[in-house]
Amino acid sequence: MRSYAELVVHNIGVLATCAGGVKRGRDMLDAGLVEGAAVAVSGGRILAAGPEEEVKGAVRTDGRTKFIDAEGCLVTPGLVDCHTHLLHAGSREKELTWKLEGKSYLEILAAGGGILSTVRETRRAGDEMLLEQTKKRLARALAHGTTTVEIKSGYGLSVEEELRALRLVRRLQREQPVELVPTFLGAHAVPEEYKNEPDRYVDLVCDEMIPRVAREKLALFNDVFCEEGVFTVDQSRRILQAGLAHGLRPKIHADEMAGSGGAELAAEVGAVSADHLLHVSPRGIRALAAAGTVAVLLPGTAYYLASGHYAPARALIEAGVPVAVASDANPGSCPTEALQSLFNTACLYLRLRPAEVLNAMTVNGAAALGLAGWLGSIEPGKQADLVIWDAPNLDYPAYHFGVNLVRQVIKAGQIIGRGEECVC
Ligand SMILES: N=CN[C@@H](CCC(=O)O)C(=O)O
Ligand SMILES: [Zn+2]
Repeated sequence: MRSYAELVVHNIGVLATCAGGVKRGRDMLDAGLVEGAAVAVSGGRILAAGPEEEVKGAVRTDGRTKFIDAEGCLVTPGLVDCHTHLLHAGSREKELTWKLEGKSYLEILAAGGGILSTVRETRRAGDEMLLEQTKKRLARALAHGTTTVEIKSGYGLSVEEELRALRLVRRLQREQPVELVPTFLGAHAVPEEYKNEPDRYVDLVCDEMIPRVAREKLALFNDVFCEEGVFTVDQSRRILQAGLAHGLRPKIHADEMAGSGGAELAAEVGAVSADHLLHVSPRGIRALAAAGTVAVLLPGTAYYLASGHYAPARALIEAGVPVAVASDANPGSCPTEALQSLFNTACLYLRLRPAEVLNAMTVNGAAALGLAGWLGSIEPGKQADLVIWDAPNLDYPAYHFGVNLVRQVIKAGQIIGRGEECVC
């Protein structure tokens, strides 16, 4: 018997399914495009997707079935933003002027600003204020087509504050519709109280924070900012191995400001992703390919750092590394929640084709979270996360930049509403 569809999206001009699993090499150019398509949904999952007549013939509908007319527009999977720092208090607009005066990101951090100023503000903020500010950011992300968001801790930098951040992420999951994936980033910076003894802070992360995060099941991943002047490769290795010993999968901020061997370390510890990679070495690229680690590229950060340097996306793809693109939404080096707004940046500066960007922002983003079997593509059995775009084809969101092109978002089969209405 044919399955009953609770929701059918029909009259789709172009459906980009991104089907077929994690994308590497030339497969990144295949966004699974179907013209004249429909998608049927039941119980929050995709029942059928493909040419409209086939979908209609494959499912049963009745008077209770909701129909959405896509009016010939583009439909894609919901965007998966696999690298963000959305839980924090306050903002750092003052740093923009400092940057224009010639101070670098790492100089601002070394002077107690940057991440450390957000740490001071986040520690001072009450739970309700943090929740309210983060919900607003998540609502913006959703309005721009992002249906799944990884959120890192890392603005607490003490045992209690890091646990508080991750507990708040858990609460946020219950209180708003965007799906959240929590990552522990106790090693985001050395806090001021440990600035003269960074190794003691690494001990605290390894011996106290990680065991408690794991015991309370507060995070799936363990991340570290491996960078000259922040955490060394040796310190990062210790932290990632301590996480592994407690069941937390490694992620790493690697080779962002300078090449430091972060990608090689990612491969050595079997990291699920290595992120940033502006200065990854050829050896690092080969190591990532061999390890099957996803390269998460953050073109918004490269743009905002304004050094003119971008990650070598083409070399990574040619080497067979699965490439994802995320926002890195954070108050310092990339203050935007709209992954959609980086579609154009990823094309122009990472030199990716629109199909490559879409795969990088959906199924490969899901792979960077270990969720590619469940999210990031429109295939029977997968969660029904869809975006209907005010766009006639897949080239369009790559081309028309700086405005929100989302008409409607569907998360786990639920209709969220028109993008414009959700923007706070
Ligand atoms: N690089 C380190 N962490 C963030 C920036 C966080 C901040 O500046 O507050 C990043 O991924 O770019
Ligand atoms: Zn980051």
